[in-house]
Amino acid sequence: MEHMKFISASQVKNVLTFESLIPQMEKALAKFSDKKVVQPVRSVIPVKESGGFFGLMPSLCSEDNVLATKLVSFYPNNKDVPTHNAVIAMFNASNGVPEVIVDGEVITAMRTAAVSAVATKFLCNKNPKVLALLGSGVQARSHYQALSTLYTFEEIRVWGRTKANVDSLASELNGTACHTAEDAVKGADVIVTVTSSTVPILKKEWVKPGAHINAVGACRPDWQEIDPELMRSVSLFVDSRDAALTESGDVILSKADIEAEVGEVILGKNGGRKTATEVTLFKSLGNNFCEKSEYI
Ligand SMILES: NC(=O)C1=CN([C@@H]2O[C@H](COP(=O)(O)OP(=O)(O)OC[C@H]3O[C@@H](n4cnc5c(N)ncnc54)[C@H](O)[C@@H]3O)[C@@H](O)[C@H]2O)C=CC1
Ligand SMILES: O=C([O-])C1=[NH+]CCC1
Repeated sequence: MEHMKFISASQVKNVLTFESLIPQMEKALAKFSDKKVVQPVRSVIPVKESGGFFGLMPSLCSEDNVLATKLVSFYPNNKDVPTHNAVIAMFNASNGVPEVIVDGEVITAMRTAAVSAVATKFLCNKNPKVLALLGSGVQARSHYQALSTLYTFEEIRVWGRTKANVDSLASELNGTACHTAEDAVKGADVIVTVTSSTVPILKKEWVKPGAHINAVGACRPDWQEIDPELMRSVSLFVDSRDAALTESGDVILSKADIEAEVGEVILGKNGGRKTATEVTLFKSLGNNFCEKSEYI
């Protein structure tokens, strides 16, 4: 333990790119659905006093000699510090010796968006032109960056709760600041929900046939971002079935049927989108599996 390495957020930022991370996440999602990764559903402790949550996310991938856990806090009410903070502790899986602690803030921002990019690549209709971001925080930015690695959008629309943040993100992305979620979503090919809302913000009647949705917020069993009627009408894909059925209010409360894990689509065990007009929805809860080479 004398020589434990620490990798800071700025070091992660300097080396991690969406060009490298998106293919890594594609491999990781496939390995997870191929049962090559042990990753129990995360344990979460609510911190009632501050409206925050603390999550423990362990995983083991023996074939990559990776034994790691992410410790993540999410405090949606934070104002002057980030709402999501994390560290990742990595151990040598052969002998159990801890090797490195990595700051998890940048990884969480980028990994989540890279996973959505993989889901979009496998589920979306070809050549999406209009991107709608519902939410204007960290994940809205990183989803724009990840998805722009794969696609050239003609129009970017942003909606969120706080007008100043929406205006500043829209101008940063050369996009349109929308007054309502409906304005942002109508006619959009790809919709990303990245809010801390606990009640539905996206309605079925606003979504065009053939759209693809990445539903990224609402990671508690009693939280929702998506209208239950919409949930029941889409072809529903998840990162982890177990996580979706334990943690996702959107899945649990709507009783929507899960079609497959995205990893099963990548592995060819599920065909993904069946028609050009169906709406596909990827429900993301988060994962913590990686290849060691990314970080050491
Ligand atoms: N699935 C996954 O792997 C991950 C999911 N998340 C989730 O993604 C969501 C966004 O995360 P960040 O961008 O990091 O958080 P953030 O705090 O940077 O941004 C949250 C955004 O949600 C908006 N918001 C809050 N309450 C709202 C409401 N009632 N209606 C509409 N908008 C509302 C805020 O104004 C802000 O734009 C959170 O729910 C977070 O827990 C975050 C990391 C990983
Ligand atoms: O995977 C993750 O780090 C998180 N998912 C929801 C909140 C944080």
